[in-house]
Amino acid sequence: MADVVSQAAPAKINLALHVTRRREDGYHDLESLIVFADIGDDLDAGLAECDSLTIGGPFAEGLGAGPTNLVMRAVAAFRERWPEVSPPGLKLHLVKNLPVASGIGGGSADAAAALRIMAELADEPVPVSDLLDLAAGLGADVPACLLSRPLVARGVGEILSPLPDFPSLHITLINPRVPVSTPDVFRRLRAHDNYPLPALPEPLTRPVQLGIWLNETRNDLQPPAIKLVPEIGIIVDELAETSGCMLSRMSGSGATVFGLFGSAGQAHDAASQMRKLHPDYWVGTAPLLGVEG
Ligand SMILES: C[C@@](CO)(OP(=O)(O)O)[C@H](O)COP(=O)(O)OP(=O)(O)OC[C@H]1O[C@@H](n2ccc(N)nc2=O)[C@H](O)[C@@H]1O
Ligand SMILES: Nc1ncnc2c1ncn2[C@@H]1O[C@H](COP(=O)(O)OP(=O)(O)O)[C@@H](O)[C@H]1O
Repeated sequence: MADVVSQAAPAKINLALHVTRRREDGYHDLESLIVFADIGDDLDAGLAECDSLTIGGPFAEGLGAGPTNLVMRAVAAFRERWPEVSPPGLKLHLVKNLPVASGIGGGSADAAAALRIMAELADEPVPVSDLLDLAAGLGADVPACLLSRPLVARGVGEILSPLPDFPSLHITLINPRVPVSTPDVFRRLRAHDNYPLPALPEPLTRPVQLGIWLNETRNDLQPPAIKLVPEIGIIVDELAETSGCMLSRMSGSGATVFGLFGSAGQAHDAASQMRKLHPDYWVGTAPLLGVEG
């Protein structure tokens, strides 16, 4: 085995998110087209006597490295489920590049990366379906992050339909550095029984097909999030005006807003404009990951 194994934890973006039902347990059923970008956190692991976690990177501050960190929760959950095949202790290091509580699933992506590392270092292969079940217990977005490829998620995120094809696209991400509380956004939601996602074109290979489809969709969490953080609405409008922007919308429960572009040049130009307008905001740009993950 290599001394250190690494896993990327790519940002999750909800290109469309429809809230279709309020459930008895207080959660809401969703239908969401989720994609992943080639930008995110990085998790390294080396063998050690016991599990430990250190955190570095631009968003490390204020994020605890103890047992409640999603990386440590994922490792503990894997050990509990598969004690016989789990590796000995792991010395883990997380480089936190993504803003925390920002609608792009950084914590979920970190948990998924930790599960992938545990599976890679396990003495025997563990069934993917069991790993997905374990992931669902850690958070609604963790199963999707485990796959890290374009997919439609239903239920609260545990029912996944990976897409067979997806156009090549670039994304610009803007976060006003205001964390948003997911429960607060759901609490402010007015309608709970919105119509589901329309059927996706098959095959889905051209950006224009996706653009037309996205125009018929929404993020139902965007209006309540804008009530909490008005900057979100301003960013959506500003990004929509940048050259080549196919769509600007909030991801997840916010506050990160994305712009979708056909080329890396357009995405970079939009990022530069947004940096000029808001020098204190976090701005990232990257290609989307394709169906190979
Ligand atoms: C909104 C989404 C969309 O991908 O992304 P993020 O904004 O977190 O990135 C996720 O569904 C977030 O799922 P997750 O991150 O697990 O949510 P939690 O923090 O567990 O949820 C906090 C609270 O929000 C409400 N909640 C959450 C998810 C859901 N499908 N219905 C809900 O009603 C519930 O009141 C819950 O107690
Ligand atoms: N490794 C982690 N990275 C980010 N947040 C974490 C992590 N572990 C635990 N958390 C907690 O999970 C919550 C949600 O974080 P995050 O996944 O970044 O949100 P979102 O899905 O909205 O982007 C945060 O409030 C944070 O305190």
